[in-house]
Order: sequence, then structure tokens, then C-alpha cells
Amino acid sequence: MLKFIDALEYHRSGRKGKIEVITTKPCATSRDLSLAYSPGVAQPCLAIEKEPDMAYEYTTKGNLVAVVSNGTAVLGLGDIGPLAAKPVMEGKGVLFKSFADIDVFDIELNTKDPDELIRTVQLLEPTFGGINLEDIKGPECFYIEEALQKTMNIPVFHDDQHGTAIIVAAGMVNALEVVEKKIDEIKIVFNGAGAAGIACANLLISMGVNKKKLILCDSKGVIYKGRTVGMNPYKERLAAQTDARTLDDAMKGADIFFGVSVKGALTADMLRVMAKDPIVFAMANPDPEITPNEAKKVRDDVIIGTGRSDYNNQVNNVLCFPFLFRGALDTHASAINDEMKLAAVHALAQLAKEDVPDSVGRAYGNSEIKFGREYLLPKPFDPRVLLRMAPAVAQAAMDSGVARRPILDMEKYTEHLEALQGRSKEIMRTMINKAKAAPKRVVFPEGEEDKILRSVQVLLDERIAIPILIGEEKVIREKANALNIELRGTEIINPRKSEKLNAYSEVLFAKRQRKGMTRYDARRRLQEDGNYFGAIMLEQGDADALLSGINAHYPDVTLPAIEVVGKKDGLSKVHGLYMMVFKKEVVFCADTTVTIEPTAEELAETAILAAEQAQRFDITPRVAMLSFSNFGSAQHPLTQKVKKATELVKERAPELTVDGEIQANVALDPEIVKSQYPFSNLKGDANVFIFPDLQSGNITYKMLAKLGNAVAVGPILMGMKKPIHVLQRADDVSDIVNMAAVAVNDAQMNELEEYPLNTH
Ligand SMILES: NC(=O)C1=CN([C@@H]2O[C@H](COP(=O)(O)OP(=O)(O)OC[C@H]3O[C@@H](n4cnc5c(N)ncnc54)[C@H](OP(=O)(O)O)[C@@H]3O)[C@@H](O)[C@H]2O)C=CC1
Ligand SMILES: CC(=O)C(=O)O
Ligand SMILES: [Mg+2]
Repeated sequence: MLKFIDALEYHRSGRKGKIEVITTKPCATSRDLSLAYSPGVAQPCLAIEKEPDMAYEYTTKGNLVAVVSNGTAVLGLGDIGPLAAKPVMEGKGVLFKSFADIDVFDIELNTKDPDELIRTVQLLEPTFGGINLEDIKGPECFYIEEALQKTMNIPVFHDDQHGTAIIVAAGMVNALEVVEKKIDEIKIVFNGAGAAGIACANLLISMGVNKKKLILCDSKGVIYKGRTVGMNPYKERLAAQTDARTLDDAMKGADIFFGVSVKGALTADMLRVMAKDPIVFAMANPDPEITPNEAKKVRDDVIIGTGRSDYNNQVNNVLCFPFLFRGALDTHASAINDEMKLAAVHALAQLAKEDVPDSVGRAYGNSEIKFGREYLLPKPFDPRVLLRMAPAVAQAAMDSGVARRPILDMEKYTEHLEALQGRSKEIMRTMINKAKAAPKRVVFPEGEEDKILRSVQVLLDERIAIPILIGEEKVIREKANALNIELRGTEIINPRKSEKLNAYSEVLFAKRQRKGMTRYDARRRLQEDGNYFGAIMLEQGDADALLSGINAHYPDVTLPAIEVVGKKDGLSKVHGLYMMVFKKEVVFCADTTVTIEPTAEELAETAILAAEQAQRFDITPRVAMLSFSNFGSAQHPLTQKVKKATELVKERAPELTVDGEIQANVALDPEIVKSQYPFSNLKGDANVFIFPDLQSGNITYKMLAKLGNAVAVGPILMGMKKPIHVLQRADDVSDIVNMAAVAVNDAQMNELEEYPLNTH
């Protein structure tokens, strides 16, 4: 459980607060200075004066949102004032940035006068691409938002109203599906009729909830027709024709309770009188109207969500505003309208029903996450939320006529969003797009494994590869059914029943008869070991690539591969490579998995193959032959071996940028190279690192992954006659999909080598 002291320490430690401003252009030289500021800055100023839309080109406006609050309804803490609200507003900035790469200035305004607030926000229009109103209490918030929307030419969105409503609607749609109830038949009770309550009720009615079956309560009890105390026009419009006067009365037979009020407002007795399979979204922050533990003690059929991230079913507007604004900003939308809100609702509701990436499960303590009572909405850390909601919102903005800059290619836009999430997504997208251009047959000897089946679903959906599964057909089909995976026309091969078993046995026997294998052995090996069967399929041209190892040791895969398929002609060995993807850059490390003590010849071979591999990822290789010496500074047989290897690479691949022997820090430091080794053709910008032996290679890539937070893609086996890659036991679905894309690319290259383009 979170400790209060931790929260204070988190905010106080290091640079105070949670936000800083960083510059996006260099300011290191006097030239930079004259570009960033006077005289250069005058040029964009004049361009914008002439054409105001140019502000989106030359300034941060298009990616900058104001989070504006006067502190009158801060979470469920109430009217704590604008200064005390600042941590929440900075927090919203953190979420905008982390989830959607949107920059935020938090603006806390010291006024309770709605007109003063309106005027102030209006004056901010030149600075921002959008306005996110936050924690401004009802009913003033309605008047403020309406006035701003009418008068401003950028989107104005009150998060507590519409962000909350979007999440509530998506969660409710899915919860109703789970309990098999109909939207127009359910009885709903809201506790809280302020910003969140009123907006949620209005959205749900627009989606089909029967207004007559909806009761709102506030601090004075039920909002009924004819009530005069504590009313306002927004409550009046939703006042119920009912005899119920208290929340207790209202709760009788209710199917759903939505809490947007205060801590502890829902009691055990109230929950007891709800209908079967009651749905409770207790959203008051930081403490809900009732906790999941309290609720489940009373009703074991309850479906419960809260605003907090430390329980299942977080129903919180964090799942909306960053992603919704992304779509609005990217289309330069003049407003956020109902069509965009509904698009967000449907995108979220749909996503919750899809298979959840393993990385999301890991971010939530390795829990298995599956659509149902405990998982009604996607998790905010799910990278797919951005990829689904922003394009859906952007499309709705375009369709409804508020987009001022249409997105012409939605697929490219989604790729751009992926790139925002980090270099690994971007680089793997390159590989995946190449694979999709000409998908190849990838055989999976471990066809009965859940992770393989889940990966197959992605490969089929994205048309990256044509999978072939080896295993018992019945088992595979049952597992696929249980996982809700459509195998479509995927070929399933049970080696024991394969009509090719005899022919394949003969091939294997012919290959291994002088290595102690009998005809009987060959047949049995193929029947029992999918890795042999898959390797023969590859060798015989019945598959184009093989991926295996999720439930095997490394040699279980590599041995059949080497015995049956073998290495490429002219090579001394096969070699292992990892691509290490950092937030901003990518490097390749080899040999990380195969040869323990390579010779100079073998090192040279590794370097040339690794450089080729980098090129396949559209990266120009700059190869560093690593050692503990720089260009002869330490004379030792080990450094001399690397020197010799470097000479061999230069001889065999003269076009390649390569140098050594060199120390790792020098290979990465332009200043040292410039001042001390100006003769080197590496300029401190190496991106392919060839390690002198397996110990150093293997240790380094693992440390980079752990300490440097790099995503490791691999091991990519280089030098096989046909593409075979070894999966790791810890690989998740995205790793397997990535490796399949790599394998398809290899297969495409092999095809080109076999059938070179006729250049005559
Ligand atoms: N999980 C999420 O994503 C979100 C959660 N919330 C939560 O919802 C709550 C309300 O926020 P917001 O709508 O912005 O605030 P407002 O100040 O606009 O509205 C508060 C509402 O709660 C009512 N209320 C206060 N005390 C009680 C009580 N004891 N019993 C019943 N009703 C009561 C008020 O009644 P009256 O009208 O009589 O004053 C008012 O209608 C907060 O706890 C906030 O944290 C809000 C937005 C998003
Ligand atoms: C989540 C949120 O915005 C609130 O509780 O006010
Ligand atoms: Mg809020």
C-alpha cells in the first residue's frame, strides 16, 4: 500500500515538483543563439504575423495544452484552492506527456469568479493548441466551458466532465456485456451531480440509457422534480419523477451505482439492496465511495471499479484525456465534439476485449489480464490505447468537419504514434512493413504453446507472415479456442500423421547416415522432435523460415538447424546478434550467443554479417572492433587478434565503415576520436559492436538491457543457409512477432539471392 511519506518524498526529491521545461533546439554556439533568438527569431515572427496558422509550424502551439484550474473541486478533496491544486495539475501534465507526448503548462488561477476565469483563459489562446479545464466545480464549470467553447478557436475540454463520461460509458458498455443486461432497461443511480455526475448522465442518455430509470443524488439527497433546495438548471434537466428522497431509497433494485461524490458515500446496506450482478463504479479520488474489499464482502456478484490505479478496473479519466487530445491536436481540431467523444468510447470499449500484450501484464505485476469482471477497460500503460484512441478521434474530427488539418494516411499516422512511444516501435515497424510487403511461411515447431498461438493471431491479423504450426491438431485447436484465437486457414502439421514423413525421413537419413543415424532413428527423430521436422521442412522448401525455442534449450533448436539446414556456403560458422534499442538510438552487438573464443577470421565474419543485418533495418553500419586497447596502445595476443580481424574486414568489405581495435568508450565519443585518433574512419559514432569473445558480448548486451533499459531484439542467428531464429523462454508475444518479421525479411533476402534481379 502506498505510504503518505513516499508521496511527499516523490514530489520533493531532486528538482522540486514534477515538471521542467526543456529546449528542443541546440543553444551551444553563437550561431544557435542568433537563430533561437535575435536576429533569427524575427523570421518566424513575421511569417506568423502574415499567416497565423504558421504558429503551428514555427512554435510549440500545436503540441501545447493548458491545464487550467481554480482549485474549487480538486479530486474529492473539494475546494482547496488553486495553489494546493498545483500538484494535481502538474500530475495531469505528467500524464499528458508520458502517455501522448503532449506538453503542458499548468495554470492555476486565483479566482472563483467564472467571468474572470473565462476572460483569463480567452487571453491565453495564442499560446496553446488546446485547453484542458480541470477540477473546477459544478455548476460554474458548465457555464465556463460553454462560454469558452463558444468564443475560442481551439479545443476546450473539461476533463472532469467529458473525460470521466467517456471512461464511464466505455466501462459501462463492457460491464453490461459481461452481466448480459440491456442499456435501455437498467436502473442507474449517480451519487454526485457536479461536473462529473451531470456530464456522465448526459452522455449515457445520449447512448441509450432510459432517462426515466436514472436517479441523481447530491449532498442533499435525490434530485427529484419539484425540489427547490441546492438546485441549478443542469440538475433540473435531470431531475427524476420519483418518490425516493435519499440515496438509500434510490438504491433499491439499482443495476448500477456511479459514485462521483465523496469517500465512503456508499454503505454496505445500500449495496445489499441492489439488483443481481450489481455494477459499482466508485470513482471519488483519492478514496472511493466504497472499496472493492468492502463491496465484495457484502456482494460476491458485484462488479466494481474505482478511480485508483492500485485496484483492478481503474475508472479514471487518465485513460482518456492524453489520447483524446492527441487526436484533436494532430488534426488541428477547432473543438472536441460529441462525435469525437463517442469515437473514444467505442475505441476503448473494443480494445478491452482484445488480447492484452504481455508487457502490460508485466507492468501490472505479471497478472494475467483478460476481458471480464476484473478487466473492463484497457490499462493506461497499454501502448495500444494511444494507437487506437487518437486515430479514432482524429477520424471523427475529420468526419464531423472540425478538423482543420486532415490526416491523409491513417496507417502512416498510427506509425507516427508508435514512433512517439519509442525507437523500438519505430524500428520494428520498418521491419514489419518490409515483411508485410511479401509475407513468407514461418514454421513454428512449438505450435502447441500459448504464446506461439497468441503471436500467430498477430501475424495473421497484421499479415506479417504465413504461419505453419507443428503439433497435435486437436490440442492446438482446443488451445486456440480457449484463447479466443482464430487460426483461419493456418496449416497445422502433426509429424506422426504427415504424408511427408517417409520422404523427410529419407532426407534426414541421407544427411546423417554417416554420423551414426539409422533410417529408424531418422523417422523417430522426426516424429518426436518438431525442431527436426521443421528444419527438414525448411530444407525441402516447404517453409521459408523457422522460429523455435520458447520451451527449449538453445542447442535443441540450433543443433537440428545446423545438422539439417547448415550454414551458408563459404562461412566458417553461424553467428549470434542482438539489436539493442534505446529510447533514441539503436546499436547492434555480436557475437552474443554462439562462439566462445572466436579466431580473427571468425571475428571478421561476424562483423561483416552484423553490418549486413544493420542495413536490413535501414541503418547505416559503423562497425567498432572492440578490445581493451586503442589502435595498438596495448600489445597483447588478444588485442592483436582484434587488430588482425579489423584488417580482414577492411580487405573483404572495403566499402564498410569499420575500425579497431578500439575501446568501447572511444568508439562512442566523437571528441576523443577527433582529438586523439583523427585518422580513424569511425568518428565516435559506432553502432555495430563486435566483441572479442562471447563472454564480453553476452555480458554487455545483458547489462545494456538491464541498466540501459534497452529493448533487446534477438538473438538473430546470422549465416544460416535458411532463416532460423531461436526464441527465448522469457520472450513475450511482441518479441515473437518481431522475430517473425526478422525471419520473413531474411527469407525475402534469400529469395533475392537465389533469384537475383535480371539486370541485362
Ligand atoms: N475517477 C475519475 O476519473 C474522476 C473522479 N472524480 C471524482 O468525483 C468527485 C466529484 O468531482 P466533480 O464532479 O469534479 O466535483 P463537483 O464539485 O463538481 O461535484 C461534486 C458533487 O458531489 C456532491 N457531493 C458532495 N458531497 C456529497 C455527499 N456526501 N453525498 C452525495 N453527494 C455529495 C456535490 O453535491 P452538491 O451539488 O449538493 O454540492 C456535487 O454534486 C470527486 O471525488 C472526484 O475525485 C471526478 C472526475 C473524474
Ligand atoms: C481523476 C480526476 O480528474 C479527479 O478525480 O478529479
Ligand atoms: Mg479532475
